[in-house]
Amino acid sequence: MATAVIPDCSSPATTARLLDFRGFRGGAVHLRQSVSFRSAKSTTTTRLMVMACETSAKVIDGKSVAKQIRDEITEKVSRMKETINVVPGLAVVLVGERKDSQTYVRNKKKACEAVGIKSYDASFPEKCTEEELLKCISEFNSDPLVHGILVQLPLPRHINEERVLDSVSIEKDVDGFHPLNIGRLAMRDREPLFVPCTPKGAMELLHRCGIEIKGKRAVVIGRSNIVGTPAALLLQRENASVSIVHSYTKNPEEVTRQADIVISAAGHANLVRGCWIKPGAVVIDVGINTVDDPESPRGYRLVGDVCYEEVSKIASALTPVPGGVGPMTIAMLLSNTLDAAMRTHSFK
Ligand SMILES: Nc1nc2c(c(=O)[nH]1)N[C@@H](CN(C=O)c1ccc(C(=O)N[C@@H](CCC(=O)O)C(=O)O)cc1)CN2
Ligand SMILES: [Mg+2]
Repeated sequence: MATAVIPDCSSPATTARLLDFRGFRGGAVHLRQSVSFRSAKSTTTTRLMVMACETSAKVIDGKSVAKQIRDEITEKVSRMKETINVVPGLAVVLVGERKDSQTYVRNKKKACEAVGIKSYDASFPEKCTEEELLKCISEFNSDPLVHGILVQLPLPRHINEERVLDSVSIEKDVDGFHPLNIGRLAMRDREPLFVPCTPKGAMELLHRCGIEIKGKRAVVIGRSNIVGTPAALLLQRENASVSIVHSYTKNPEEVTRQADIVISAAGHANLVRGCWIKPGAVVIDVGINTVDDPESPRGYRLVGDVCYEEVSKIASALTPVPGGVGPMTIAMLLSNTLDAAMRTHSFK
C-alpha cells in the first residue's frame, strides 16, 4: 500500500473528481478506503490510500528520441549526397547579442554539421536596419545552395518581425512561420510545406511513444503563433477534440482537467499544478523558463510550465525540462531542412 498525495486542490469536490481513477492506465490502482481531508488555512491537502504502488509518470525522453531522429537524418543526407551529389543547406540569420539566441543558433549550426547539412551564417548587430535584413533574406531566397532559411526569434523591437518572416520564400520556410504555411495548416485538405519545429517535435514525441491522438480530448495552454496555435491545429488535424487555454480562459484548471493530452506552452514556471491534470493524462511541457538558482553554475536553472513533482504523480507520461521538447525543436529543424532539399531536387 502506498500513499498518493494530491496537493493544493481547492475543494473536496474538486479533489473527488481527481479521484476518478478510470483514466489510469492498466487499472492497477484501486481505492482502499474513503478519502480524508485535512484543511489548512488556504489549501486542502488530500491523502488517498491506494492498494497499488504510488503511480509515477513515464518520462518521455526527448533527448534520446531527438538523437534517434538525427541518426535517421544523417543516413538520408548521406544517401542524397551519394546519389545526386546535393548537400542540404540551411541559412541561419541572427540579429543582436542576446545570449540565449546566440546559444540556440550555435547549437543549430553544430547539429547541422553533425548530420552533414551545410549551414550558412548571417549575423547582424542589434542596430541593423530592416532593409539590411530583407536584402540578406532575398539573397538567400535566390541562392540554390540554400534550401532552408531561419531567422532566429525574437528580433529587436525596431524590426517588424512580420515583414521579415513574410519575406522568407515559403519553399525555404523551414521554421514554418510564414502565414501561408500556417494558413494551410489551419485548412482541411491542404498541406503546409513546413510545420513549426517545436509543435512538430511535440507531436513526434506523442507518435513515437505510441500515444493515440484520434478521438482524445486535448488542451493546449498558450496560443502563440510559433507554438500554441500550431500545436492545437496539429492535434485537430489528427482528430483530437481540442481546446485552447489562454490568459482570458475562465477556470483554466477545470478546462485542462478534461484533457487526455495536455500541451503546455504558456511560458510560466510551475503554472500547471497536479490538480490541473486528469489522472492518466499525457503531458507535454513546452515551457522553457528560467528560475534563479545560486547553486547552478549559470546562476539559474531551466524549468517548464509544469510543476513536475506534482504532475509526475498524476500523469501517465510527462516530458521533462530540460531534455523533453527542447532537443526535438532542433531535430525537427534538421528534418525540415532535409525535406526542403529533397523537395527542391525531387529526391525521395
Ligand atoms: N527561429 C526560431 N526562433 C525561435 C524558436 C524556433 O523554433 N525558431 N524557438 C525558440 C528557441 N529555440 C530555438 O530556436 C530553442 C529553445 C530550446 C531548445 C533546447 O534544446 N532546450 C534545451 C535546454 C537548453 C539549455 O540548457 O539552455 C531543453 O529544453 O532540453 C532548442 C531550441 C525561440 N526562438
Ligand atoms: Mg518587433
